[in-house]
Amino acid sequence: MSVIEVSELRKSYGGRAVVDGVSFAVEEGEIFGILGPNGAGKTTTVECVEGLRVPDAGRVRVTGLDPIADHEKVARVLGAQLQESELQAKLTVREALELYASFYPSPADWRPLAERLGLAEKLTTRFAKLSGGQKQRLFIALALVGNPRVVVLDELTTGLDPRARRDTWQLIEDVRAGGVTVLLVTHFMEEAQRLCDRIAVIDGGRIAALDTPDGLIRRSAGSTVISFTPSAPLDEGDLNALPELASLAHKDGRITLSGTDATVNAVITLLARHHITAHQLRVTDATLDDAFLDLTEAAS
Ligand SMILES: Nc1ncnc2c1ncn2[C@@H]1O[C@H](COP(=O)(O)OP(=O)(O)OP(=O)(O)O)[C@@H](O)[C@H]1O
Repeated sequence: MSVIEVSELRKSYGGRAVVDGVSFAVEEGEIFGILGPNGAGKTTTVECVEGLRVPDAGRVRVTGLDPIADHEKVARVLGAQLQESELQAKLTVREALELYASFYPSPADWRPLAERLGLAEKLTTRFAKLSGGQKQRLFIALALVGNPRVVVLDELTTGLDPRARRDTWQLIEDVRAGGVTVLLVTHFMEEAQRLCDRIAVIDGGRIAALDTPDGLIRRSAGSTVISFTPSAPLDEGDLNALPELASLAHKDGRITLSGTDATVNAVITLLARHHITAHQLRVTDATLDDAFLDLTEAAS
């Protein structure tokens, strides 16, 4: 049995479908990412998983339970990152951690969690006095303090500085190593590529692609990106005729194209044939960023 099952999920607002037949399944111990442009329906989807929104149609199960009908049971196995408005301004960090730990049957020890999230010095600080990054780290701690089987993280590291972001990634990897299943909504490609086992790319309320990060990169138009500044203009027709060319762009005299190894070899041959030098030639693997743009453009 999958830990999270979403099947043909639909949700409309004012007659407009914002989630339009989304299906996916998350397996035990997996970090599953949901990636998509603003307004794609990501938060609506995960809020249906958390039981915070009632689907119009479709089926959602968390450890076999219905998040609406079995809300209390689901709340005991699922940890979710809160939205800012959901915590009292006067609550201190320690009070919040103790309160949330008390909701769960076998909570984690919140002290090491607070330590790892850099909150140990802030235990007596009231929520309203925390910085944006400290609030964010507290929300991560609160999502994990119940020792949940499943954790839903929406915008995990938004607002965190680079060091806190890396520390948080390590924490999430450790949490997963303990067998916890993670559903992660993110806008950061680096985060998705580093953390996620599989990613669903959502666009316009539908799944545009679902695969491993490497699989998404491979299936997007080009797996290799070549960029260079030619010493003399190249014929546009020659460039467009390159084998397995996926994309071609010019900017400030620099040419960037994507394709495969065959494309790279053909570019080098083309340059040699015309005695053109390629300044600052770079050949790199395509990133999830490139794949995301391809996949979401293709779907819109
Ligand atoms: N309660 C609501 N009433 C009306 N429209 C809503 C409501 N909640 C969300 N929407 C709309 O549904 C669409 C999808 O919203 P959702 O928050 O799920 O997107 P998202 O993919 O999480 O976006 P973002 O990346 O910007 O957070 C948006 O156009 C949003 O304006």
